[in-house]
Amino acid sequence: MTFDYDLFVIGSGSAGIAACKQAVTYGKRVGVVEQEDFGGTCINRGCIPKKFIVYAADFALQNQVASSYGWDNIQGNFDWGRFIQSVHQQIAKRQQSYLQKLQATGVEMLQGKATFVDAHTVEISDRKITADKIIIAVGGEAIKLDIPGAEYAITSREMFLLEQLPKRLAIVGGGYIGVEFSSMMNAFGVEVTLMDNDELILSGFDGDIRSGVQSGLMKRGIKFLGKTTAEEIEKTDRGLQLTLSGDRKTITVDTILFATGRSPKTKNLGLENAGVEITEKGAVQVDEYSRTTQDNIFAIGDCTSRIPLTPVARAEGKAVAKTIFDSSSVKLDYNCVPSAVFARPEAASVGMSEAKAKEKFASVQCHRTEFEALFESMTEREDCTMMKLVVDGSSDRVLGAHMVGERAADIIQSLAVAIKKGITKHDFDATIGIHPTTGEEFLVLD
Ligand SMILES: Cc1cc2nc3c(=O)[nH]c(=O)nc-3n(C[C@H](O)[C@H](O)[C@H](O)COP(=O)(O)OP(=O)(O)OC[C@H]3O[C@@H](n4cnc5c(N)ncnc54)[C@H](O)[C@@H]3O)c2cc1C
Ligand SMILES: NC(=O)c1ccc[n+]([C@@H]2O[C@H](COP(=O)([O-])OP(=O)(O)OC[C@H]3O[C@@H](n4cnc5c(N)ncnc54)[C@H](O)[C@@H]3O)[C@@H](O)[C@H]2O)c1
Repeated sequence: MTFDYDLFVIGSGSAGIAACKQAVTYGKRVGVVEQEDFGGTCINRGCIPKKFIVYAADFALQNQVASSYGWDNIQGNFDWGRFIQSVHQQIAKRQQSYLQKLQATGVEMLQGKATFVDAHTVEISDRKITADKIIIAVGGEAIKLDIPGAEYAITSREMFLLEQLPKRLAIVGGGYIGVEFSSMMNAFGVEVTLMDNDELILSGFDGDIRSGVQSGLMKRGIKFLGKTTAEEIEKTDRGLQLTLSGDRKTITVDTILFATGRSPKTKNLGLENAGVEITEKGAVQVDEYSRTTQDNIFAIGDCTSRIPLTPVARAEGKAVAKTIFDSSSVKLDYNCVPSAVFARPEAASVGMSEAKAKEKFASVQCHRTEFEALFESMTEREDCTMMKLVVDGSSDRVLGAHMVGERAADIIQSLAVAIKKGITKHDFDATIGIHPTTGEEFLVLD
C-alpha cells in the first residue's frame, strides 16, 4: 500500500517538531498538522513569553534595591500594555523564522484540526491524508476546576492576553505556573493570594526547595494559603468573590488564575478509530519507545504525561523518529532530568530529593548551606540562598542537587551533566571554583 506520507505528525509543539526535523534527515516524506499556532505551547503561550515576563519583573525587583547600589530616582513606571504587545511581536517574529526553517527542511505543514479515521488515515477539515507511521504530539491544556463560577477564572493561556494588570490576583495551585505567575505579578505591584491543596507549594520538589521558595515569596508580600482550594466564584460589583475551602471565608479579587495542573489533549481525536488506548487520566498509553497500543502509531510530549517539560518533549521527538526510521530502537533515559521554577527566588533541581533518596538508599548524606548572596548583602532585602547535595553514603555518589537563589537554573543545568555521569561528593570537593560566584558554594559544602 502506498501512503501520502512516510510519517505524519499531529501537533507542531516542541515534541512534534523535533520528530519532524529528525525524520527528514532520513530522506522521508514528512507532514505535520497544527490546529492553532505553529510551535505549540512553549513558544506561543509557555516558556518563552513567560521568560520575557520574568525579565520584565526583574527590573522592578532590581529597582527596589537600586538605591543600595548608589542609584537615585529610578523610574518606577511600568507599561504592561506596551510590554505585552512587544512580547507578542517578538513571538510572531520567532514563529515566522521557525516556520521558514522547518519549511526549508522539506516538512509539509498543514493547518487544521486532525482526527483519526483509522490507524493510517487522518482527517483534517474535509481532507483525508494517509501515512505509514503517525505520531501523536497534541500536548496538554490547563485543567479548569469544576466549581460554580469557574467561567470567571482564567488559565495561564489568558495571562499572556491580559490587557491590563489586575490590582488583586488569586492563584489556585502552587505548582510551577502558580508560583511563577505569583512571583512575576507581585513584582509588578499586583496584590497576590496564592493557595494550594497542600501545606507547601511546589509538590514533588525537595522539601528545602519548597520551604525556601515559599518563605521567599511570602517575604515579598505574597499571601499563601496552604491546604486551601477554591469552592465557588461569584461576580460582584466589587470584583470576583472567591469562596475558600475550610471555613468558607471569601476574598475579593479582580482576576482568578487556575493553575492546578494540565491534562493531555486527547479528547475528540478519534483515538478509538485507530485502536490507540489512553490511561485513566487521558494520557496516550505508550511503552518505553513511545509506541502506542497500535503498532504504527507513536505518542510523545505532554500528551503522554511523562515529564511535561520542553526539553523532554524535544528529546522524545528525536528519539521516536530514530526508533521509527533508524535500525535501532532508542529508549530515552528519564533519570536526572533537571528542572527550574523561574520565580524570585529562583529554584532548580536535578536528581533525587532528600526524601526520595532516603526511600531508596540505606545511607543518605545531605550537604547543605544557606547564606545571603553577595548581591543581597548590600541591600536591606533578606533573600536567602540554599544549596543542597544529596549523596549516597556508601558510594559517595551524588544523587541530587537542589538550589534556591540567584541563577539556580543555570547552575543546576551544568551540575546535571556531572550528576548524570555519576560524579561523587569527593569530585565536587576536588574541583576549584570561580570566584566570586554563587555556584562556587556547591564545591565547598561541608
Ligand atoms: C505557562 C507555561 C509555562 C511553561 N514553562 C516552561 C518552562 O519554563 N520550561 C519547560 O521546560 N517547560 C515549560 N512549560 C511546559 C512546556 O511548554 C511543555 O512541556 C511543552 O510545550 C510540551 O510540548 P508538546 O509538543 O508536547 O505540546 P505542545 O507544545 O502543547 O504542542 C501540541 C500542539 O498540538 C496541537 N494540537 C492539539 N490537538 C491537535 C489536533 N487534533 N490537530 C492538530 N493539532 C493539534 C496544539 O495546538 C499544539 O500546538 C510551560 C508550560 C506552560 C503552560
Ligand atoms: N519552569 C518550568 O519548567 C515550567 C513552568 C510552567 C509549567 N511547567 C509545566 O507545566 C505543568 C503544569 O503546571 P501547573 O503549575 O499547572 O501544574 P503543577 O502540577 O506543577 O502544579 C499544580 C499544583 O496545584 C495544586 N492543586 C491541584 N489541585 C488543586 C486544587 N483543586 N486546589 C488547590 N490546589 C490544587 C497541586 O498541589 C500542585 O501544587 C508542570 O507540571 C510543568 O511540567 C513547567
